[in-house]
Amino acid sequence: MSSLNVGVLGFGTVGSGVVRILNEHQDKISQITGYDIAITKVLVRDLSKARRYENTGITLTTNANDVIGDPSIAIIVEVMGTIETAYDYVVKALQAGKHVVTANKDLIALHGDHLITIARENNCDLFYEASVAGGIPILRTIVNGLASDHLKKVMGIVNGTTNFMLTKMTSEGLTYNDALQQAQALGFAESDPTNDVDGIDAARKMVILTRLSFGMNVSLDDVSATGIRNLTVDEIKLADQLGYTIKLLGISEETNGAVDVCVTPTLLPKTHPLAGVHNENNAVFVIGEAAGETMYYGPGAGELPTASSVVSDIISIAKNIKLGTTGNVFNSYVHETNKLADANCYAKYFVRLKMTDETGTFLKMTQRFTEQNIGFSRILQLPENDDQATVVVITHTTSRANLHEALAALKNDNGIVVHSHYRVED
Ligand SMILES: NC(=O)C1=CN([C@@H]2O[C@H](COP(=O)(O)OP(=O)(O)OC[C@H]3O[C@@H](n4cnc5c(N)ncnc54)[C@H](OP(=O)(O)O)[C@@H]3O)[C@@H](O)[C@H]2O)C=CC1
Ligand SMILES: N[C@@H](CC=O)C(=O)O
Ligand code: NA
Repeated sequence: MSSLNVGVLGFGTVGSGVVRILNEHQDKISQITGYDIAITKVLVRDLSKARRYENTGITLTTNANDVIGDPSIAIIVEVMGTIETAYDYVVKALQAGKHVVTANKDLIALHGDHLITIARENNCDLFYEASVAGGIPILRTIVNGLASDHLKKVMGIVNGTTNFMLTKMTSEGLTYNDALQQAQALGFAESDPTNDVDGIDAARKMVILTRLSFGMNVSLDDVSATGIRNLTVDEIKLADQLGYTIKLLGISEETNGAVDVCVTPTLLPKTHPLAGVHNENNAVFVIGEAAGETMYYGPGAGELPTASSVVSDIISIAKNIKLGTTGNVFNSYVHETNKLADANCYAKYFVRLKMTDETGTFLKMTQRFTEQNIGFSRILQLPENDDQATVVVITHTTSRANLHEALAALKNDNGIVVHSHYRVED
């Protein structure tokens, strides 16, 4: 059997998993691809670090050219992270005619469009299944399994750190800070967890999901992202009283040929399939005109789950090499990119207000919503002390523009403070 050499950039969590899976599942992978696939070189930063899988005939190097410039290597796997350095290496690899697999959502969300062009120009494959929801084969499901459908909406729990934190805050009443510390100790959070808690990691994954689901080339600036930094255990309890669970969702929705993408804490009925996704798990809920509702659930990170997606990408490339059909990327469906205006973006909302407990304040609040044609489906008033009350409203469906108008007016009203507002899904 002929061999196919792979060079890997990075030997951390994911890189180690790739080495392990290729070794342990070698027989099956050879049967499927017709190649003996071997990792020959791995790029690291520090040669003196102890590595877990050392006796595998791999040469370690700190010089990227040793890997990218090696003519015997056909496939480069980028699992080192970073944006600019990874971009530089991936461009060089594609220009050298090497196929590329990456797990780097930051790279693909920010530079995917350009990398795809370079891949096509060089007749190279470029795959990145692990970049969204690590171990869940969601990208191939969308581009292959659901290829015949007209997708309408994609909602995902695509950040394990924040889902873990919300689970702990909900089920154990842990504070935000304690929950974050636990997520960091368990290794789910990025080294700087800002991108996790502020919804930026999820926004990057939603950019990738949106491009593949709707063929629209949205960028990070097109995603309105609110994370969980200001979410309190009080709000989780208020939502619970109303029959909802709060999850950080990425929501991408197509309406009349235009798309809206957001990341926001979202109230879900406790019976919703996404409400049952706990701890660091991820899930993506897809609504298509033909297939209806489908959901894909599993680990969003971790050595072996993430590496299994990377190795599946390697297998796809090996099959394409065998068939002489390389030059493939996930993004074969392209539609004109249109962004839905806030006036046409409809949803229900949870609004939490603090108000002076005085005759007339409640009336003023209801007037502000009425002026924007917003109706209420639920209202909860809880006295805080003699003069202050917390009021929670669940609105009927309204446009984002009308909601923002109502909230802006309420902010200017004496005796009313808008504490927070989150989306509500049925
Ligand atoms: N961990 C996970 O569960 C998931 C990770 N990903 C993505 O996979 C990628 C890798 O993540 P992960 O394995 O966790 O990262 P790690 O930090 O565990 O590993 C990174 C590896 O890359 C090497 N490296 C980093 N920068 C450089 C550089 N400039 N030059 C040479 N080598 C470098 C490091 O070398 P050294 O060992 O010498 O320090 C290390 O081996 C990231 O893009 C991440 O977002 C995606 C989904 C899930
Ligand atoms: N920090 C990320 C890791 C995977 O992408 C997360 O928490 O989901
Ligand atoms: Na995936």
